[in-house]
Amino acid sequence: MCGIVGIVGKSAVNQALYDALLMLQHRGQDAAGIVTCEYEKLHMRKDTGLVRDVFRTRHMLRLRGEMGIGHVRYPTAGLSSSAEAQPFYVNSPYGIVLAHNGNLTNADELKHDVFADDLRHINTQSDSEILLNVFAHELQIQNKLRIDEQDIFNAIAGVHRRCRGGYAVVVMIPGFGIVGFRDPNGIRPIIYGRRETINGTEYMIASESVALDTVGFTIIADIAPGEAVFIPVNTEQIYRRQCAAQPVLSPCLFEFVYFARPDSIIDNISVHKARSRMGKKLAAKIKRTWPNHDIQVVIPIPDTSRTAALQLANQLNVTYAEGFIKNRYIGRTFIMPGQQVRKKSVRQKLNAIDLEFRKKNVLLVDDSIVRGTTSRQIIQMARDAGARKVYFASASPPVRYPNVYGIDMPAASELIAHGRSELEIEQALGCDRLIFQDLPDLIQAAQKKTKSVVDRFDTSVFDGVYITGDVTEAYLQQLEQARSDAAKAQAFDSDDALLDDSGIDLYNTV
Ligand SMILES: O=P(O)(O)OC[C@H]1O[C@H](OP(=O)(O)OP(=O)(O)O)[C@H](O)[C@@H]1O
Ligand SMILES: NC(=O)CC[C@H](N)C(=O)O
Ligand SMILES: [Mg+2]
Repeated sequence: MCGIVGIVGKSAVNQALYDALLMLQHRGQDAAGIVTCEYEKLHMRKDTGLVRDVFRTRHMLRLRGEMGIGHVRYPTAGLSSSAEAQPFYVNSPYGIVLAHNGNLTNADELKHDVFADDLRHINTQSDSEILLNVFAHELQIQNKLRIDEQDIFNAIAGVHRRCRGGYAVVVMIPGFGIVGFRDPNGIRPIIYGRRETINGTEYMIASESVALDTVGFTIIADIAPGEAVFIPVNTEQIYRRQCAAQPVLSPCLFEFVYFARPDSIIDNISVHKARSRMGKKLAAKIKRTWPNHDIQVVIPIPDTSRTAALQLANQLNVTYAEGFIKNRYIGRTFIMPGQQVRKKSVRQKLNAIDLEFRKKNVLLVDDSIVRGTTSRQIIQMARDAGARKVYFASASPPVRYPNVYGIDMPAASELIAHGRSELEIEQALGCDRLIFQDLPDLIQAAQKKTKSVVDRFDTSVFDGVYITGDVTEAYLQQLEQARSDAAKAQAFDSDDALLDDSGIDLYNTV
């Protein structure tokens, strides 16, 4: 998962972009980048690392201009090198910069076509560079010296015809404006808003509403699946157009389970409320299937499960206690690269307060069990802290299938639930009882109580149904071979991993 942002402002946008990226940091911890546009000139700073480490004062001073885009990265393709940090730039036509959240499932075919048919060169293994070049080609064939919004929308319609997978995108064209667009299934989130300043109206497009709120923008709307929103420089008017033939909103359910911040609103659904409802549904399942339970205390596994765990405890009428203290200086472990670092980080991140566990039957609650890295260690920690019985509940169903739309879960064999029954997972984790949310309950929890705006979600990690309809067994096998932890470790030792700023790109501020 990545975070993207674009601002068309009326004064310098560097600080607002930085602030927005900080608010989107939970979506990607590997790399960060900003490109600003000062009249016709572009300024870029990108590197591996967290937002606070990538941008020093000297970089910020050089990121001049009243329009810009930014990105925080959690790779799903290619390497973690700074050459594949985003935004990406292509010189022709007009000079275009792009930031992408998602993953293209036909990247290999596209890469071939982009070279053989469009006569364009791709210099990295990133699918986002391919996406940029597809867009650039589709804009080029409009064959205009001076483009207008219809040319941009036509180019995006071309992108929808050619690209498969998940993509929420911001694109900046110097001297012209910023356009945001979303794939025809609306898998990844993207929203836009405005703020009034003494110099006029400014617009922001971002992955999550939390970036708008905290930087002082008010929400206008989510970008609809297949839709594009174009914000020109130097005018107050913005343009929208549906660019896909058959758009069907199918947002990723895992955003609501884990990825998004709880204070975001995605497709008109409050993530916080969705997680609360997950807790209620899970409590109802426990009451239904285990009426004589002997749970004495409900303990969340910080951070993401807290909202669901609190509701679950309320509904069961059982004490809720914070039994694990989180080290605030360690990031999200699930999106860290490599199993070794993830394993070590769980122990660094969470420590038990023994007295909340001693001689008690505890129910540990997490939002999800993916590789089992967290749950395995936490269950052992609860036992070491003196718990009598350790039960475990997951606010989502078992994650059994790889994700191909922007979450780096490429290898079925690395998922603890893959090919295992719930009882076998319980045994593998070593808890006394394991309860999973049922998928229909999770879907209902994510939908609003009344008539929902979302009729269907991408639920592929739970049921193996890939909504783009193009994901074959062969593709999944190829993905596993290319991106399993073992494959990544090997790639890390290769020459490519040493790539630094060697991509064909703008001058990067050092
Ligand atoms: O089964 P696993 O592979 O361990 O993955 C699942 C865990 O990873 C995530 O936590 P993370 O530490 O990334 O972030 P959080 O602090 O937002 O919960 C998620 O909330 C689960 O706790
Ligand atoms: N998680 C994402 O959205 C990744 C975006 C893009 N596929 C990359 O690897 O950089
Ligand atoms: Mg967690």
